[in-house]
Amino acid sequence: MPTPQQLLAKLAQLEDQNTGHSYGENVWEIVQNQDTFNITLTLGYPCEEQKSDLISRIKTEVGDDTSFDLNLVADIASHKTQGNLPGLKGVKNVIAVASGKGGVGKSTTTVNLALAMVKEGAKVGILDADIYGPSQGMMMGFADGTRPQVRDEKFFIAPKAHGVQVMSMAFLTTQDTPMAWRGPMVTGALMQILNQTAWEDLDYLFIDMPPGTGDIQLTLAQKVPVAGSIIVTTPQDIALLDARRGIEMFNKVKIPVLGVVENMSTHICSNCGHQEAIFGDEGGAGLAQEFDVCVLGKLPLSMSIRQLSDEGKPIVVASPESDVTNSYQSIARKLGATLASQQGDEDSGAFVMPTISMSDD
Ligand SMILES: Nc1ncnc2c1ncn2[C@@H]1O[C@H](COP(=O)(O)OP(=O)(O)OP(=O)(O)O)[C@@H](O)[C@H]1O
Repeated sequence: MPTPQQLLAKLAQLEDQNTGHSYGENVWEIVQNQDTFNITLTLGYPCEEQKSDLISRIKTEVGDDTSFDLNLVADIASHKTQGNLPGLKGVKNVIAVASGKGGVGKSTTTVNLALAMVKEGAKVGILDADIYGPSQGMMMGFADGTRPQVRDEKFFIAPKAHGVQVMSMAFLTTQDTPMAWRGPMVTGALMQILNQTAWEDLDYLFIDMPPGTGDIQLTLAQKVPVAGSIIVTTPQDIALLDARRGIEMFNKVKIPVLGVVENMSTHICSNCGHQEAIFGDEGGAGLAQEFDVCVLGKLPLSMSIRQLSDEGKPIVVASPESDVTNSYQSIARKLGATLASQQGDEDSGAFVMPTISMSDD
């Protein structure tokens, strides 16, 4: 039977492929029972969908796999915000989803990513800040006229769909409400909704930002306490140009860009399965390389993504076993892992000595 130190040494040599860090940094405790150990690793990001694969990979690589049981715990921390802005009550991490250009699939990506995070075991919310074209209500399948409840005449209770708490400007206005608001009114209204919603115990709150990089977006990026951002783009040159402005905006206000999602990456013909890069090839990868950020993943231009979104049944819940859903799951894990390993966070990356103990039973 190995010693705890031998097991620790083996885990230290093994890399968590989601974060690029050694599993040795994640060992929380080793408890010795009669003739087995019980090892708990805290990963810092949710990964329910990959858990059994991870456990069997780690056990195989460490060897002696009958001598220990492995327990993987997400233990999601709250990460630093830009300029150390005070965090939002009830929310550990705010993630801004932005695109320089409209219509690239930012809202679709936000919805499916949020749902993928729920499947990975996280508690998730969405704020639809896309004030001129709020679409989260429709995409999440809320009935027309859905309104949040109000608590103590002060706080909105976010309506829930598929386990996600959702707040949208669309819940507070009617279709006839004129949206020809000026910038300060928009940011004022959004800050009010953000702060006056009683978010309940969220690991991640995704903010679906208005498209573009103008005053509204910049003000939001300065005022909302954000832990990290994602840029959604298509590989098309024009979208990439605008996405570049998005990255520069986040750099300016010191919000880490956690990665780029390349949407409508290739078209897969629903008749013959032929794949074609109709918006160009590897554009997102070039952008990511230029700014030293990672490509979190790519999604094809797919009829079912659009159809299911329009029906209010996002593909991650409507077609949980599909390749597209697997791509969203992988992006969600990578996003969580990238945030977990951000440099400069007080509560991440710090090595904590594991406890080694004997079981009383
Ligand atoms: N990968 C995809 N494959 C097929 N259709 C997609 C894909 N992603 C998004 N769409 C469709 O493209 C349209 C625009 O998507 P979406 O509303 O998510 O974009 P957006 O960037 O949020 O737009 P806006 O800037 O107007 O807020 C929608 O009809 C959506 O269903």
